[in-house]
Amino acid sequence: MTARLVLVGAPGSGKSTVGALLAQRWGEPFADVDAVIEARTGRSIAEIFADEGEPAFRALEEGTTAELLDGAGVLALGGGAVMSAATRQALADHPVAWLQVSVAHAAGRVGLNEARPLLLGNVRGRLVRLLAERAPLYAAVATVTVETDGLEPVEVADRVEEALTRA
Ligand SMILES: Nc1ncnc2c1ncn2[C@@H]1O[C@H](COP(=O)(O)OP(=O)(O)OP(=O)(O)O)[C@@H](O)[C@H]1O
Ligand SMILES: O=C(O)C1=C[C@@H](O)[C@@H](O)[C@H](O)C1
Ligand SMILES: [Mg+2]
Repeated sequence: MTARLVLVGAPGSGKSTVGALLAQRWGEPFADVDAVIEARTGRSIAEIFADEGEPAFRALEEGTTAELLDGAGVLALGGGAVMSAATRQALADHPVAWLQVSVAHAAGRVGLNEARPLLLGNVRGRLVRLLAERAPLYAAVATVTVETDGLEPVEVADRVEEALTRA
């Protein structure tokens, strides 16, 4: 099976929000890899990072992503999922939307939220580095790219739909 759409992008780019909106519009199921991991383990992502470390989380994320990519509907990946070469390879078979966001807008959206363990301590500084490291990886897997700065989630969803019709 092939997902109707997979969303990738940095923390705060709006994958979960816009993914749910598009799924609702299209009458498709929606899944969010972070939420599925949390539901299955009964722990928050932050707790998994703290208890088992990032490599253990990444292994869990890679397996869960592969499994969910085999399903239908709209799928929001974790912000760091594209760091896995296996995941990037699997994404070659799917329509993928990269939601782009600047550091300023991403920082404003995620705030000082403890739910994002990778950003703890220095949200802006960590986002600068993370976006620089990951931009080529998001670009490599993207079928369409949509800039989200200054747009409401509904407007981002509109642009994703427009971009997909042109892709
Ligand atoms: N286009 C937007 N404009 C303003 N706020 C937004 C927009 N998209 C999402 N948000 C808000 O920003 C926050 C982060 O959005 P969301 O959780 O959808 O991002 P995400 O890409 O899934 O992040 P993560 O990788 O951390 O899961 C939420 O509070 C959401 O309501
Ligand atoms: O950008 C990242 O590396 C992450 C983003 C979130 O979606 C979670 O998957 C986790 O907090 C790691
Ligand atoms: Mg999310």
